[in-house]
Amino acid sequence: MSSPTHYLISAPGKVILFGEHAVVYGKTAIAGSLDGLRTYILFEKSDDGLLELNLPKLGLHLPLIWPISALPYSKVAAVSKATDNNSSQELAFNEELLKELKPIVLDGNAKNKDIQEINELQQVAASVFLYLYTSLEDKQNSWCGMKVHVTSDLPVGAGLGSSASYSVCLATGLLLALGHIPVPNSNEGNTDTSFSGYSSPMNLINRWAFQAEKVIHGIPSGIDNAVATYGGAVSFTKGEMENVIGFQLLRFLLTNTKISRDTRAQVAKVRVLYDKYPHIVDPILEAIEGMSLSFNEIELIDINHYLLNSLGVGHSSIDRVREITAQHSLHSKLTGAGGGGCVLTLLRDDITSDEITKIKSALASLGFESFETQVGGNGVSVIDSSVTISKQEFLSSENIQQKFSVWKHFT
Ligand SMILES: Nc1ncnc2c1ncn2[C@@H]1O[C@H](COP(=O)(O)OP(=O)(O)OP(=O)(O)O)[C@@H](O)[C@H]1O
Ligand SMILES: C[C@@](O)(CCO)CC(=O)[O-]
Ligand SMILES: [Mg+2]
Repeated sequence: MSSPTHYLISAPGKVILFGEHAVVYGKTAIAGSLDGLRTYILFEKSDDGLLELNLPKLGLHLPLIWPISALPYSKVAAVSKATDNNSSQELAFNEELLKELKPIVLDGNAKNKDIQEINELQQVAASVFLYLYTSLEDKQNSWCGMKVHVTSDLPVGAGLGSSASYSVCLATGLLLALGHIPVPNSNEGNTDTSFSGYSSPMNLINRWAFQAEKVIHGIPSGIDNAVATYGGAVSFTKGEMENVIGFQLLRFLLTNTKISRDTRAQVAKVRVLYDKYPHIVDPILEAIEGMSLSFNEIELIDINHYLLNSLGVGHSSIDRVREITAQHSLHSKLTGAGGGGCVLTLLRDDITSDEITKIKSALASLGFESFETQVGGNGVSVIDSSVTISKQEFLSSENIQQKFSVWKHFT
């Protein structure tokens, strides 16, 4: 069989019901995948020795291009090839490599710099790609070049795990294209959260996506990449996951305040508070964990929100959303890192569609965008070269997940 010439990967966003921030300190959190809101990456093989990355969602209308030969491989060799794939151990994070990559993105390739200025957000997205590529390159099995196209249903930097779904797609496509994992052959859904062996493809994807999240967030808990990899609805504690029954049945309204923020800064803010007042902040994190452990008590949503506010990650726009939904006796809280971004509102079973329409239009009149959703469903999904996918078709498709009905899942 001829070797694959392209892969299309998709991975979902996520929503956290209880436990954001506390989960960074080893406490339990509850989260579910957003099956209908996904990131998609098309990897196309090329033979020109170049890496091309297209990030239109981040406002880059021209590709970023690097010669593969310019990548700082010596930094990878110094730390180890980092492909100890049969171990449960966390992969060592290669700070040296990351330091080398930043100048490459900014001025290592005159071609990139001449064409367009690169902002911090775009630089981070490019660094993640180069970090994974350089770490995973395997001269024996790798393609001799690739063109990578990224698109997403998810708002970037709004608390719905856009970074994790980007990280999971990148890790999956690169592990496949660089010869580390085989193409899955199952068409069954993959919401299996039982870690099925440390050398399983899903485990490898999750561990490399965690490295990518470290490039983006600093010190992530790993919950977002785990949900984007495995899908489903889970409780997560220090890397261990269990399915949560009942969470998938709940209906939510998600409201994007459109106040941009980044997770790294929000997590760092809580860290400063924690380091200064550990005896005060630790009990707050414990209380948040208490809610994750009794997550069926839905009115705890308000208390969770107040506790997150006390950690300094609230925003006046989130309070506005809470006021409007409270007028209809609904409970809301920030979701994800906070500081703006999205608000999660639990919809009662008895709420009518008329009432939901009224709430949505009240929110829209303040410039907020809201939509109904449920959690659970597939994690990472793959289409290989047995299906013809043109770049144009990929980039112009509105609903890629539905357009291609041949997604395969790792088991
Ligand atoms: N479609 C995308 N294309 C390229 N990079 C992306 C994309 N989506 C996210 N990213 C990367 O992720 C970063 C945003 O991640 P951040 O963690 O701040 O927000 P989030 O993941 O949306 O929210 P949260 O972590 O609270 O769920 C961007 O700066 C970019 O580097
Ligand atoms: C704020 C945080 O708890 C969730 C971000 O979606 C950060 C993390 O868990 O890495
Ligand atoms: Mg993120």
